[in-house]
Amino acid sequence: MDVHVRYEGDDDPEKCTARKLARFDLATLHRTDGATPYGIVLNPHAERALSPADAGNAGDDEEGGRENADGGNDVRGDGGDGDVLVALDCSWESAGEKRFSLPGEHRALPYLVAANPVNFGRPMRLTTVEALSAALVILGERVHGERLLEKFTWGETFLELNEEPLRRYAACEDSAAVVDVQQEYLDR
Ligand SMILES: C[S@@+](CC[C@H](N)C(=O)[O-])C[C@H]1O[C@@H](n2cnc3c(N)ncnc32)[C@H](O)[C@@H]1O
Repeated sequence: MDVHVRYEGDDDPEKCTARKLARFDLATLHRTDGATPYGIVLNPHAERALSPADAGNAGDDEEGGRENADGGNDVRGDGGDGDVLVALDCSWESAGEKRFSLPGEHRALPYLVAANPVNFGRPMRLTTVEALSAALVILGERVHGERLLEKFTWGETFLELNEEPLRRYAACEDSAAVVDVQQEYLDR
């Protein structure tokens, strides 16, 4: 799966995890929505939770998927649905619902805890690299997810803190099952 980031550039560049991924050729940054390839968009405001069912068939669902006005299926010609994973790197202050305007299959990550130094231990306040890595694990690409986190001193801690929920989400059949598992953590 190709990892892309819609990069806003309004956060501290020194701490920006997306820039670091790009420096190591682990992600491609895009300055505009138009330049960002179509795929699964990690959006904390999305109605649907990411699940293993999104691997390889995002866009095949009842929402009508990616079919465009001409009846074509591959709007941007990027290849197979679900081959592209996109995060939006911006500051949390500017990460309101309207910011997530880019076309794609928008998915929220289920309950996970941050390990980055800024928001350590805080649920759902994930950096871009934590979000991308968690998504890859849920989508069945654990080794790829680990590779992204290797560049960060606290990366391994993120996987340790979330070992059980990630394993359980990755074993779910669909989004509804992921939400059921998430509820167990929210009720604790
Ligand atoms: C708001 S940015 C903050 C980036 C931070 N400046 C950094 O350097 O990593 C984090 C991005 O990760 C993804 N993300 C984080 N938490 C998420 C969640 N719970 N569900 C879906 N995507 C999430 C989104 O794409 C979000 O815009």
